[in-house]
Amino acid sequence: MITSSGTPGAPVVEVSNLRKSYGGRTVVDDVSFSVGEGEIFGILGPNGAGKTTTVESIEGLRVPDSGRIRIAGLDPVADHAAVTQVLGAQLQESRLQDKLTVREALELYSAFYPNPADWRVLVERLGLTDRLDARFGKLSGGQQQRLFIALALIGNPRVVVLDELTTGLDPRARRDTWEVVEDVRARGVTVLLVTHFMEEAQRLCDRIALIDQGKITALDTPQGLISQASGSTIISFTPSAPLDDTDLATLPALASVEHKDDRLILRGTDDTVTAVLSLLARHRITAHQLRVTDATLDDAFLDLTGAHR
Ligand SMILES: Nc1ncnc2c1ncn2[C@@H]1O[C@H](COP(=O)(O)OP(=O)(O)OP(=O)(O)O)[C@@H](O)[C@H]1O
Repeated sequence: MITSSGTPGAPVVEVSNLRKSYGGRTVVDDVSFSVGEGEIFGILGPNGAGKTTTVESIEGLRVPDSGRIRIAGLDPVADHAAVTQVLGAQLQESRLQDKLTVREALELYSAFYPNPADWRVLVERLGLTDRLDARFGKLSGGQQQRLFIALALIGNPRVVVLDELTTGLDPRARRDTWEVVEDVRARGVTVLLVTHFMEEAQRLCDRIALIDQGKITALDTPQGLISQASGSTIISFTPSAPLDDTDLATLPALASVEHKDDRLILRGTDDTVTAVLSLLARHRITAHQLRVTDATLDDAFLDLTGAHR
């Protein structure tokens, strides 16, 4: 959780100078970050950026070439058994057997932990109570994801890793799942969230690390990332008379100019907005349907990673 001073709580996940190569190709290159207790920390990046390699190293499923990882002070490789008691991971592609019922899966996973959570409470919160006797193979994609979240939480972990949490879910199931994640955090659990969905990251994450080609290219709050991107304010309008591009080029902090039919779309900052208004007044041009909006995390993602190249 971010405190009022903007700094996260005491670190519960610490990653320093993590490196991993496959066949001589470096896919995680000097990655460092720490995640505070109760924080929702997002890891975002284009396909192949190294996100899963990073979180699977945190889970102790991959052995880094170098670097240091600590989960609540434990080494995920050397102290693997202890780490599985504090860290819950969402099953990804390793599906459960189709014939297993929801109840059987919950009972099976409860047996892995000395002090498991009451799975009845978990399924109630996750809206799965009426599916307890359903076989895994008969659940909808959303219900399967909810079950995976329940299984990740069953050991009462301090940290939970959710990788591609809502991939394949319909918008309704996605929103329901976001509420579950917020509920998990409200109970003080630290969440590491790997996602491709900007809306999800913007809504849920306290801070986000953007990873591109194995390196962290930016690490900030969602709003901080948006402000870091060039053109964090978007100004669009239809001018009553054409505006000269050379006049536009004099605008302060202008990141880009786009003409879309008779509309002008400018990206800049608050300073650009003020300057556009005085430029229009000087030329006695009216701005029809003037809109000033903040850039989204999507815009920031494209600007701050190589995804647009
Ligand atoms: N076991 C492996 N052997 C060889 N190469 C691998 C292995 N695992 C991952 N890679 C490569 O490492 C790079 C990073 O993969 P990783 O799965 O960490 O990326 P990602 O950011 O999670 O991608 P995506 O968003 O597509 O899931 C990719 O180029 C991938 O092909």
